[in-house]
Amino acid sequence: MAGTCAFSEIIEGDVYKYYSEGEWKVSSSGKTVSIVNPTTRKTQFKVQACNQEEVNKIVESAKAAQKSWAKTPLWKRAELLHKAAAVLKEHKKPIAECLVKEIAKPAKDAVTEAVRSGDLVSYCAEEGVRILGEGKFLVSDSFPGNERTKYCLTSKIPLGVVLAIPPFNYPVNLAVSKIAPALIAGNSLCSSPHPGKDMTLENASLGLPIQGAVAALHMVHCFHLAGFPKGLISCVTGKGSEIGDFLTMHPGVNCISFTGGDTGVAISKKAGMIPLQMELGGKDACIILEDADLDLAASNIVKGGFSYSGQRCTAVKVVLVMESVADELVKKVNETLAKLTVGPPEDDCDITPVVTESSANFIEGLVMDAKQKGATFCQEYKRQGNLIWPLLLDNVRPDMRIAWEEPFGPVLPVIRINSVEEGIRHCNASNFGLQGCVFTRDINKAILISDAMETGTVQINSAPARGPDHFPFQGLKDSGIGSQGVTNSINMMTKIKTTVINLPSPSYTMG
Ligand SMILES: NC(=O)c1ccc[n+]([C@@H]2O[C@H](COP(=O)([O-])OP(=O)(O)OC[C@H]3O[C@@H](n4cnc5c(N)ncnc54)[C@H](O)[C@@H]3O)[C@@H](O)[C@H]2O)c1
Repeated sequence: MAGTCAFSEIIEGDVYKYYSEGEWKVSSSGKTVSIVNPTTRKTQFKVQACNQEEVNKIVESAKAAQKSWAKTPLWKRAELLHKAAAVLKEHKKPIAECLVKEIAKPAKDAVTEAVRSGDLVSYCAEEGVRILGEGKFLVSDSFPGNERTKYCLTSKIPLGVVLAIPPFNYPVNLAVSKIAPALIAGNSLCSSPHPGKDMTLENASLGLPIQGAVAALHMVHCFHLAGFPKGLISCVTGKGSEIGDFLTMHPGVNCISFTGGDTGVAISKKAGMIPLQMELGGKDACIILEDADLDLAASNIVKGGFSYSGQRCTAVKVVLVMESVADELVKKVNETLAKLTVGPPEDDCDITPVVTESSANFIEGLVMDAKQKGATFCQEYKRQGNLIWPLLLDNVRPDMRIAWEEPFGPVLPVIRINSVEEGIRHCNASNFGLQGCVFTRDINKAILISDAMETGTVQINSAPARGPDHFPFQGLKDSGIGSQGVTNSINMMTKIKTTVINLPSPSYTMG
């Protein structure tokens, strides 16, 4: 159970502690932040409301710990990460239980997130050993006017303290996708979830959303149990108004890796001259051509649009279907939608309550706007508390908000198009550019469409997806800065250092 056995030291009374200098602590603020269960809409957990002094302490200790961590042999860093991965997988149940209670993730998916996170940490350790163990050797005579008098050696060095801020929807997986690359590359980590509103924070490269923070605290404890040095990883929780900007603008932070919504745009504007990795929102389009396998398209639209109740950055968020096949596609999607189960996450239902009441209200606003402007409701709109029944909206037009905005809920608009160009125009007019997908049996057309879509990734004949976690993952426009995926994240969390050996006279091999 959450907070018991191996995790008993992370809680005092009914309040979870924060993690600093290798210890679980109670904040001197004497204040707490409540986490509301999306299903019951009652307080489920409480976490510490840390203050700025505690953030300073964490950054200070992260700085000190990083210095010796950077001198720890790469194989030893990898060994510790493998250990953390094993502990994480061993404790998948209590972590999953938090995900069910905090973010209403269906029980089976919650376990999958914990296991996938362990796998990601191990993969990262292996990839780090491969790519950080190599550098480059350059010679000067390849550049005009130079003799072979200079040998240049390059290697990758850590950045320092990485601040990691994951979103609520994958608070464990999207935290370790920042923590593990940072650690293997020799950085320390600060993590902070939800500092704009309420937040939890981890040090040495991690930040936690308040919703999902307790799952993340459990995950951090797995790193503690694995035996990482004191101060290298920390995790603070608190109110955004108190420590949000303070943390993201902290002079001791050398890199920010953030996943979330528009908050990321604001953070980017305020952050100093440090590397940023931003994985932000999306409005992933699914373009369906006349020759598409409509059964395949329909099942992917339902899986892509409604898994975890549509609360995924890479969810299908708008369907752009050729008019000639639209009726048939809509019928097939509706048939599949009718099979989804709706209810509590504990029962492993497909559709579970969305994360907060304000999120449910926002989704409802988009639905009502579409209704007022004449969209066709394929199902009756139904809501109980935070639980919204799956809804397909047909005949959506560009003047409706839902054609452009990200509902982050189980509501999907269908726009009928008369040409592929019209679909691409709609897709490219979005301020987002995360992923997109196209369904066709003609690979030549698929490639042309993929090239034309202004998104970080295009999936051919499958719904958008972030994984497998070693694939590059990036957004264009307001969807992000930089690229994730294990290899890209490790590289992003390092910089290049060169040493040049200057010879008194040119030296040519075998010369
Ligand atoms: N592109 C991706 O990889 C990806 C993945 C998952 C989710 N998302 C996006 O995330 C959004 C949903 O997640 P969310 O509601 O948690 O997003 P959010 O932007 O509200 O919050 C993200 C994180 O930022 C923190 N935060 C909020 N204000 C902050 C501030 N002032 N300073 C520092 N941190 C602050 C939050 O605590 C949370 O940990 C959606 O837009 C979704 O598309 C993107």
